[in-house]
Amino acid sequence: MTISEEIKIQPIAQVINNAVAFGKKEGGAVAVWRIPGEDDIQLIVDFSAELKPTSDPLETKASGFVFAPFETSSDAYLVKADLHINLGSHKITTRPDYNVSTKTEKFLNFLEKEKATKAVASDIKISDTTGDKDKFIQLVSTSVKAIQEGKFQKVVPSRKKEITFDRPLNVGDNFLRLAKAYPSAFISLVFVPQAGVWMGATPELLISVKDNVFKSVALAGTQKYEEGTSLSNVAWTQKEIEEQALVGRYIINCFKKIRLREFEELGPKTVVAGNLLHLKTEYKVDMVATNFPDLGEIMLKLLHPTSAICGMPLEPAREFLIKHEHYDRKYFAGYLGPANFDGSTQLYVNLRCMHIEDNKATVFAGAGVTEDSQPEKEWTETEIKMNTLLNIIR
Ligand SMILES: C=C(O[C@@H]1C=C(C(=O)O)C=C[C@H]1O)C(=O)O
Repeated sequence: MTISEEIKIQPIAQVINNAVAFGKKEGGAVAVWRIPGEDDIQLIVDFSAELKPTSDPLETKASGFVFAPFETSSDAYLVKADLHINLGSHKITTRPDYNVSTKTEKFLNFLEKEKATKAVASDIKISDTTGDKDKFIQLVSTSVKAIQEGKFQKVVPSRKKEITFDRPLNVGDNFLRLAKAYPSAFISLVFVPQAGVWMGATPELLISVKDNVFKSVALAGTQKYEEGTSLSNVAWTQKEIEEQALVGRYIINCFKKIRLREFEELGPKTVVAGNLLHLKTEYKVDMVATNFPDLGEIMLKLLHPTSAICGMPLEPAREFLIKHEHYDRKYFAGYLGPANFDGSTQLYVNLRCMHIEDNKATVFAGAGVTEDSQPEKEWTETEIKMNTLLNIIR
């Protein structure tokens, strides 16, 4: 089945807007994404009347898009690829065991006919965060104190910020703006009825499984990136080096738990993530040679939430955040991405993201705190992380 001419001439932003509008109106779930370094944008729709939380192991999951929250006890969803549109090649495919329903037809008609708003916001208001700043600085100080008392080595407190627009945010247009601005990020837009609309541009891979090769990365340490800076001249402080090394150690500890000794380690090296620089180490495992056919699922369970977004050791850091952070992260710092899709699974940590509710959006950011953290600097770090989205959306 190939896409009809009518849809072909629709601007991509319009197709994305209409798909989300359809999901909201008819009760379907939608996921749109762009893999780092690729040009094509993928869009899938799950026509289930009621999307149920998923707990199936990764390997047995139907082809689709995973959307999981930070809290492992909260509901994760799989948006099944009942219908898939490659917005680059305009090719439509349906799930092999899927009976093309009247809903599919209705959806395709909707894409052609409905006209969602094309305008973008001209007036964006950022809520006053003066009080938030004091609270976050206090939270970082409490974190440093807990580290000094030996409760844990690292913790990643976070905060949120609300912004309002003078009209409902044009998600399709803004998705494309993000994809263009950040070619090396994983760009996503998800609508799940139980979770709402989320959009983001994350630099952090959690796990990938492709051609029997498992990959994960340790990404941490943050500084502002000035366009044109040569990466070989970038210097990192002891605090940032240690902070990122802890994330690497956390991953290696997970390998140790399952007695996996054969892995490749590449890095750390400095990488650009939009307006920021991070330190990154890559880990690679041959799943055939090591005889770990289910490594994706095993590592996903062990890794999430990693010490890049929660802390180390995990449990005391998690308890600390539950007690002191005072808000629900929901899907921020959860994970998301295509699973068993086109021969691979690629799940990313949901960072540099926002929850969109018509004229309002909530952006989130955290900062890795160690014994050497300076609260004011960590505050600034969360501000520039939020700017990854705020600099682009309109
Ligand atoms: C927590 C975030 O980012 C994570 C924390 C980092 C840090 O503390 O330096 C860097 C990259 C991410 O692993 C975020 O973007 O909100």
